[in-house]
Formats: sequence, C-alpha cells, structure tokens
Amino acid sequence: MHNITNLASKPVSDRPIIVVKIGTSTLMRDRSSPRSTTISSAAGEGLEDGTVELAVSTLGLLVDTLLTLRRRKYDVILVTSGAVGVGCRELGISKRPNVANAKTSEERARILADIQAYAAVGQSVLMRTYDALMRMANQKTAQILLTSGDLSTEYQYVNAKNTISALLRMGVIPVVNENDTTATEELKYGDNDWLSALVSTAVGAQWLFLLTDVDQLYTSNPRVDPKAKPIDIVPNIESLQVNLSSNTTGTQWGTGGMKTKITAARLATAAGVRVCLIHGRYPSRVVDFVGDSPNRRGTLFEPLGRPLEIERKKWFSNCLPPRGVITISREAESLLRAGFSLHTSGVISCKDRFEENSPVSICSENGLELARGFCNYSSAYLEKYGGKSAREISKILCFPVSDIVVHGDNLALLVDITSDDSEANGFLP
Ligand SMILES: N[C@@H](CCC(=O)OP(=O)(O)O)C(=O)O
Repeated sequence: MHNITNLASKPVSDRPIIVVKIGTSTLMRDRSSPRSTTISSAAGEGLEDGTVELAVSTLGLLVDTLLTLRRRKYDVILVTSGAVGVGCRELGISKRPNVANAKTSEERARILADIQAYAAVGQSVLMRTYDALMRMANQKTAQILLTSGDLSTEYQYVNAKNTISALLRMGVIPVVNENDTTATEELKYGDNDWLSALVSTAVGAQWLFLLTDVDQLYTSNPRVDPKAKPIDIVPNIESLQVNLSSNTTGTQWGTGGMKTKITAARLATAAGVRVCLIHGRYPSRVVDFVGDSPNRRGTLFEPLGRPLEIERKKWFSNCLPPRGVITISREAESLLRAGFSLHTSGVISCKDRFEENSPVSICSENGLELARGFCNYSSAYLEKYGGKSAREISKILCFPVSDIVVHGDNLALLVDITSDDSEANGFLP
C-alpha cells in the first residue's frame, strides 16, 4: 500500500536537493552532422552508418555541473534516459522498434522483449559512462532502477526513499532510470519526465531541471511557428496557455516531448518543487538558475502552494488517467466518505483490464465517480475475489492476504464528503 501524502512530506536530506533529468535526444548526438548536433527526430538515420553516439561532451558538462552543485552544498540526483537508444547503438540496431507497429500480440511481445534487451545492454554502458566521468573527480555514483509502480507501493516507496536518502548522506550521486526490464507500460508509453517528477516529490526536492532540446518553453513550437514567443516564468501552471499541437511526441530515440515535460512540471510544482526547463547542451544553466543569475536562460515553473488535499485531487485527475473502473457497494461508499479504505468485500465489479498499482476510478452503483486512487490489486484478482472478505480469500488461497484494495491514504475523494445523496460530483477539471 502506498501513501501519496508522503510524496510531499519532509525531504530525505538536510541539504537542498536538486534533481536533473536528461533525455535520450540530449545524451546522444549525430557525429556526421557538421555541428555534431544532438539527435533530432530525423537524426536516428545516423545509426545506420554508425554515426550516432553518446554526446560525451554534453555528458561531461552535465557531470561537471552536478559536481559544482555538490560543492555548493546541494545534494543531487540524476534521472537519465538513454538505455534503449544506447543499447540499440551498441547492437547496431538502426531504428528503435515500436510496439505500436506490431500486428499481432506475439509480434508485440517479441518487440517488447527486444526493446527490454536493448535497454539492458544500454543501461550498463550508460552507467559505466557516468561512473567513469564522475570517478575522475572522485565522485561516487549509484544506479537506481525504478518503475513508477515502485513509487506507488508504500513499502517499495519507503525502501526507495530510504536508499536514496542513505546514498545522499554518503555523498553519492544516485543515477536513476526506469527499470526497463519490468516496466512494460513505461516502455510502451515511456516517460522519464514523469519518473523524474515522482522522484522529486518523493525526496522533497527543491528543484527539478528538465533538460531538453530547446532553450525554453515557447507559446508554440518555434521550429514551425515564427511567431512563437519564449516564456521565462510560469507563475501558475494551471493558467499556462501554449500550443503543443506540433510538439507532442518527442524524437525517434526519446519518447517524451514538451507535453510530457509539462505534465511532469504540473505534478512536481503541485508538490512544491521548482521546475525548470533548460537546453540540454548547456547544463551549466542549472547553476545560473540556482544562483538566481540575471543571465539565466530557460523556463521556470513556480511551485504551487495549495493545500495538499486539493493537490492530490488535481494530481489524480490531471496526471494519472485511470486504467479501469471499480464499482463499489453502498456500504463501501459510506466507508469511503468517512475516510476509510476500500476493501475487497465492497467491490461489486470492475471494468477494463488493469495491473496492480494502477490508478483507478471508483464509482457508485449508479455510476457516479466517487474517487480516484491507486489499486493494490489487478482487475483479474478483483474479478475473482471482489465481494469477499479477507478471511474468505485467505481460505481459498491458503495464505493470509490483505483485503485493502485502495488504501484511504492513496485515494482522492471527488465528491463532497459531507453530502451523502451522491448528487454532487466534485471532480476537478
Ligand atoms: N528508460 C528509457 C527512457 C524512456 C524515456 O522516457 O526516454 P526520453 O524521452 O528520452 O526521456 C531509456 O532509458 O531508454
């Protein structure tokens, strides 16, 4: 069981924490291009003749920046993508395969396994590179591989947080990536921007820097719209107005894009983290922001300081699209309204297939959406054991089980808890 309240609780370190996230398109570059540019949507072609490689100079500048921050008494965490891209390069794969192109479930499973294998190869190369660069300055690193599910399950969340906390205490720089071997969904919809926001909120970071391939956020895509205007500060992300229609999908080798950065910024600012978008080729701009230099270049998203309960609702409704719907009994509904958890005995049915730890929508018998939360069990489990008590399920399975389906701490009520007429839907836009 996980505890979203904890996501914004006290930091893991006495020193301010800075999280820096670098994506594939920044850490790889096309050597054949005259300016040795970092790869763009078209530049994956370079892999065919072996000209796409790790942008070692960018990585060197990045590591140098992290070391400067450490010297200035900040703790730093690096969230890095690139395992799949680097793995493809290592194995001479010219184009990142895409599960969305699979025609059958067998083909999909094979492509997914291939991508996961490329990631396994690439991850060790990435880690060796970071380690080698940091070693030159006697800086120790540690590899942390997480899935977003790991941060949504309380005991794993606490373990991850404690491990990161211990590493920071030891002066080590944690280098975080998705655990691509198990993060099937992440590889499918892959998004380290979101993971970096989760890590930032989990550790109570002061800053999250998202390194990207443009200088800052613009009102629309500056590559196609000459009227695009740069945005320096976003005081309230809720009222941000940008046209992302031509910049949503990321590059061939990365998976993000501006849209996922804004979603990450929304999540992190909601938990009180200052988020900055800067150009990945100039990592030292991180130091400019932290030192409040007048020459700083990038976009700053100011943190929002609203009550956590509202933020949790916003987070669930904006950032975590439900994977399925659970319909619950009248009794379970009353318990939920009184602040209790949802138990298996209160589950009537579920719609859509979802895995354990998925965000779900919880509805009353008459179809009113009551709450959203993280579900501890898969839809298959709930179809089998919904309506049964812990004792009944334990008897069938022959071992003791927890009957908590959605823990009260991990649930945001979307209805007015004082009214019990199920009329008002308090769903936040
Ligand atoms: N875990 C994947 C990262 C997926 C991802 O979010 O990539 P990117 O859009 O480059 O930040 C990898 O290391 O390739």
